[in-house]
Amino acid sequence: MSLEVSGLTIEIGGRRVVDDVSFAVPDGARLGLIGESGSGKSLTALAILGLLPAAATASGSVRWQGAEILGIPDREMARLRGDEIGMVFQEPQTALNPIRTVGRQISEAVRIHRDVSRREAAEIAVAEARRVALPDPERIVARYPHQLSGGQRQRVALAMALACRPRLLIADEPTTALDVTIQAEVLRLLLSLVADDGMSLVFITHDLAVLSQVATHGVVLEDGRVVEDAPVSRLLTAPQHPVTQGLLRDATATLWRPAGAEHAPRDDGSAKGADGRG
Ligand SMILES: Nc1ncnc2c1ncn2[C@@H]1O[C@H](COP(=O)(O)OP(=O)(O)OP(=O)(O)O)[C@@H](O)[C@H]1O
Repeated sequence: MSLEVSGLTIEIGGRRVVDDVSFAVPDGARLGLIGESGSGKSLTALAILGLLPAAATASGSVRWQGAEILGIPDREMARLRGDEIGMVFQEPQTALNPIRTVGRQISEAVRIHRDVSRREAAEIAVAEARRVALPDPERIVARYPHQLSGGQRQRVALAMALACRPRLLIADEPTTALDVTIQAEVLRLLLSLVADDGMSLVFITHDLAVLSQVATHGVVLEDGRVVEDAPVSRLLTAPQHPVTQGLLRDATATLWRPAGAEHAPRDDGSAKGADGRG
C-alpha cells in the first residue's frame, strides 16, 4: 500500500475540522477526495504533506510505504516532499516565486533532491518544461511567472512537482482557477504524466464530473468526516449518501446546462427547454 491514512483527526482552536478520516491508496491507484467547501479536503492533504498550519494539531496515522509519517521531523518530511510525494495546488502562484524565472524554479526543485550541477539542472528544466508541453521550452524557462498564462503557470507547477519523479502526486483543485477549456487540457496532461510514471494520485475536488475523469475511487467528506467511500462508477450510478447525491445533481446540472446559460436557474426545468430539446 503506498499511502494509508487511518483515524486522521485535526483540531484547530478546539474545533474538530477533520474527524477520524481513513482511506488507502494502493500503488498506482487514483483516489479522489471530494466534498463541499470546508469539508476538510485541503487540511487532510496538508496533514499528509506535513504542512498543516501551526494552529492545527493532528492525531491518528499517516503511513507512507508502510512507515509512519505523521509528526515526523520537518527535515525528514521535507525530503519526502518533492522526492517521493509531489504536490500541486489550486493557485500555482502560491508555489511559484514571482521574482525568479520559471527555469530557475524548476532547476531548484531538481537540485534540492538530486546531486546535479547548476548547468545540468538548467538542462533538466528545459526537458521538464517540454514534458509538460509548455510552448517553446528553451525560451519559456527564461520568463517570470507573471509573463505566463494561468494554464502555463499550472504546467510549471506540475513540472516542479514531478521533476524528481515522485511516486505519489497530491493535487488540490489544480484546475479550479482555470478556464474550462484550459482545465480540460491541464487535466489530460496531469493524467498522462501520472500514467507515464505509474504514480499514485490523490486528487481533491468539489466537482464530481472532474473526479470521474481523474479517479477510479472516491472518498466523500462532509464536515470533516467520511460519509461515503466507493468506486467512482458507484458514486455516479448509485450514490448512497445525500451529500454524494447532491454532488451528482450539481455535476449533472453542469453537464446538461446549455452553452450561454451559466446563470440559468437549475431546478425549474427552464435549462432543459432552453436548448430546444426539452
Ligand atoms: N488555518 C485555519 N485556521 C482555522 N480554521 C481553518 C484553517 N484552515 C482551515 N480551517 C477550517 O477547517 C475546515 C476545513 O477546511 P479545508 O480547507 O480543509 O476544507 P476544504 O474542503 O478543502 O474546503 P475548500 O474546498 O474551500 O478548500 C473549514 O471549516 C475551515 O474553515
